[in-house]
Amino acid sequence: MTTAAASGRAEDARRLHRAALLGASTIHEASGGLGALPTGIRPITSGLTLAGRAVTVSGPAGDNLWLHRGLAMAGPGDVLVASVGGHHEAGYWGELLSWGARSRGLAGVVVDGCVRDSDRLTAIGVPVFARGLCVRGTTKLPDGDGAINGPISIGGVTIAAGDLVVGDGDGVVAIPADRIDEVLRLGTERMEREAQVVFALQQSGSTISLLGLPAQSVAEPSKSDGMVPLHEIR
Ligand SMILES: O=C([O-])CC(=O)C(=O)O
Ligand SMILES: [Mg+2]
Repeated sequence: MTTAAASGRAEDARRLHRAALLGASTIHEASGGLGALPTGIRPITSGLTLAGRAVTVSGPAGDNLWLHRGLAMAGPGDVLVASVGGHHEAGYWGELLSWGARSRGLAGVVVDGCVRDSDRLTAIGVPVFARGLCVRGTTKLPDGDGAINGPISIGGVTIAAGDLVVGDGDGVVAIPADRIDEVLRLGTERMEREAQVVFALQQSGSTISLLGLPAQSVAEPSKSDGMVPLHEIR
């Protein structure tokens, strides 16, 4: 028997699957320019992409206990998104946490700081996005200030629990929960339009006419080779 909760979970899994297919850049464009995290946050686990619901974590600079606590609360389809007090120079996530994330079925991890144990993270298979790599460890102070599922801000983007988080080779984007369905619809339309343009480009090769871009005002070929010099193209 299918319960309402089970069908809700299935619907959300379909949403996340669609978001992963669209990718970070298309979702960002379709949203009208929302949620692009700083370009310094890059894929650490090369080739692994993520789409999931944010479980937000904030913790003090140089300490990762709140990430361990966040992992203990997260489950299948969740993405841990961590703000670490603006201090990037420490390995806030590593092999042990990634094994824990894999056991719990997490969709991935985004850290506004560095991570470590990089040689093993890709093999473990949980997508990790971070500022870079750092061998330095973190403290795990029991009384450090932090929270799970409170709003956090990364590079001026506010992320709340349940927001859609998508990461791929282009970077990471976060979309507010109440905009997800609209953005996925617009993203799908955009992807379909682009597929038509790609097909047409394979025939003609002109991005100017196919994308409706302004052409050069005077279509006068150069004397030398019949090609218009690049600097004359507006
Ligand atoms: O020290 C930590 O908690 C981070 C780490 O290296 C690991 O998870 O392996
Ligand atoms: Mg480690």
